[in-house]
Amino acid sequence: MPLAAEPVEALEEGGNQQQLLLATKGGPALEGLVVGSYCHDVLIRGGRVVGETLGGAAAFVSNVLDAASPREEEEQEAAPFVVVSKVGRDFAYASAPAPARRPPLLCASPTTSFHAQFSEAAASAHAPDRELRRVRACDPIYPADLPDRRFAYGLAVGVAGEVLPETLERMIRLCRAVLVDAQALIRAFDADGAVCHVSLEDTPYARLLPRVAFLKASSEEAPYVGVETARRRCCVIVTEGRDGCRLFWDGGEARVAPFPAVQVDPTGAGDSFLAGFAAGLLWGLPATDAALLGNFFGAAAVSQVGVPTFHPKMLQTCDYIVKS
Ligand SMILES: Nc1ncnc2c1ncn2[C@@H]1O[C@H](COP(=O)(O)OP(=O)(O)O)[C@@H](O)[C@H]1O
Ligand SMILES: O=P([O-])([O-])O[C@@H]1[C@@H](O)[C@H](O)[C@@H](O)[C@H](O)[C@@H]1O
Repeated sequence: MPLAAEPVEALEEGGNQQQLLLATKGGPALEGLVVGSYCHDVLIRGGRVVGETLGGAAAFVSNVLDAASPREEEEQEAAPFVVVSKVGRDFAYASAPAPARRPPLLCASPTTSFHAQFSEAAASAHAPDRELRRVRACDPIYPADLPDRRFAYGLAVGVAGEVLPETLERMIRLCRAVLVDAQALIRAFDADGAVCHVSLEDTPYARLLPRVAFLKASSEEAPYVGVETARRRCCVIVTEGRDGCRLFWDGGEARVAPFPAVQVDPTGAGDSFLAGFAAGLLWGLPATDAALLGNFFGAAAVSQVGVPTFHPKMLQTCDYIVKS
């Protein structure tokens, strides 16, 4: 049966999810399922295009899972997970590491594309520092696009509404534990493509929450998630930019401190956080320590433009978090 969330104390005592997610510790690596499309990101500052990069949570998530997941010695090349993503024939990053390792499904519609407009003003830790506009949208990901087999864990990481409610439901059926990025559930787009949010409670996803293990939202998204209601159904993680993150469960909460970073591009911080968190759980860490690994990868993401490269020295810190 799919999982309901356990409080962090329960996770630390080896509750349901931990046993399921973490059965990998010391044993064979477990296969994961990542669902969400790669996209094109255009970064704009002061009216000028300052970067064009591979985007989509699936790209950032794959990058972190490949760097941080536990796996057998002889499998150092790629961590065991499948990505279900859709792009058009115009996709410009087929040979970038993440899509090359886990190629997307090709569609007749164009690749999803976002314009990210960054404000010049120094944003506070929680204030939005970018306005996102979806300028093209690829096809949704349907339940039938998912492989017909079981997975140890799933990550629902859509960016443009591509993870349909029925697709999330199928993920929940196929995976022992599902982690969800709220941006996959509550994003709406106005006539101009500008990203806005709807209340999670008003979406068809709301009824699935009790079967989700962890729901991650940014501070900007948290009011639409309704943390007080959601924490009774699953463990909610609210990321707070340079302030780190907070975990909320039914009956308790915890704050997890950030890592220092010089931010050059905030894109992908939330995605990298979620993947780092998932990797932490796979290593057998309690949720609060897994969130520390999430903070580490979130900080690493903001320090580079686009999908970050991890140097061996950075991964030593990751090792230290995992093994100490
Ligand atoms: N300036 C920063 N310095 C250090 N860590 C950061 C910074 N910005 C983001 N992070 C890390 O990345 C995580 C996600 O960032 P956040 O901005 O909250 O999400 P999103 O990218 O979804 O808006 C944070 O919880 C934090 O761990
Ligand atoms: O920055 P973040 O919130 O973690 O995630 C981002 C999405 O919000 C955005 O829609 C997408 O274009 C980026 O590539 C990235 O996936």
